[in-house]
Amino acid sequence: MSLYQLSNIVQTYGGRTVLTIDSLTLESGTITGIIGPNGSGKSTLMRMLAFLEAPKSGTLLFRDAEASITDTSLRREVTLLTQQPYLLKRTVKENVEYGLRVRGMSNITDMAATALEEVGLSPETFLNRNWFELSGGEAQRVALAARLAINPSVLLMDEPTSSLDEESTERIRNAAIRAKAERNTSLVIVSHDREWLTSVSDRTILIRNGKIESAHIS
Ligand SMILES: Nc1ncnc2c1ncn2[C@@H]1O[C@H](COP(=O)(O)OP(=O)(O)OP(=O)(O)O)[C@@H](O)[C@H]1O
Repeated sequence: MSLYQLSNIVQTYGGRTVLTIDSLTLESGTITGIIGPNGSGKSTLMRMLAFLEAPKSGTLLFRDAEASITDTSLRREVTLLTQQPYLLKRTVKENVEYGLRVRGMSNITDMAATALEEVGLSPETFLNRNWFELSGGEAQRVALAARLAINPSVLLMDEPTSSLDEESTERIRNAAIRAKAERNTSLVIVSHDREWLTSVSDRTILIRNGKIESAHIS
């Protein structure tokens, strides 16, 4: 069973067509990279894969079933990390535990610590830090840890490394590969850093002018 199947997808904003995808299949347990120029439709595709917006026309199947943006159960399975992550104005611990708490999980302290370790942040050092005591790269990694902690089936990351230094970029690469291997998470990652994206992805898709230009195995 495929994870996503898109057929004849068209997205328009104000009557202008910004994305046209005749056919695209994404498989479970893989990392898909998406690259393309500014304004080519990458974030639009990511919002659709996150079920945050519906296509104007076409079919979007998630695990062989037609997906609807009103189906809240999908929100539990699919999570989107954006370029400017939103953190609660609280401690790192509260941020990473939040999603676990609302899902009524037990053992949340251990799960939060594990997720922080996965993004290369020491729980001893970071758990009790406040949101304003984090660098941009640390904040991005805390936001990623908060998403990993809830063990999503699908993790979508839109430009997760832009404005991050080499170390944070490498940590995010490692966390993505580890999520695939150890959590069986499927990932879709948008990045302008072709070399980094190729190094993390099983397959890279090039989008240009709202169309898939090529899709190949990295
Ligand atoms: N909410 C919106 N309303 C109107 N137009 C939009 C909206 N969101 C995106 N667009 C337009 O759709 C097109 C695709 O935008 P999108 O953000 O998907 O591109 P992108 O490939 O992610 O670009 P970037 O690399 O700059 O982030 C652009 O022309 C953009 O101006």
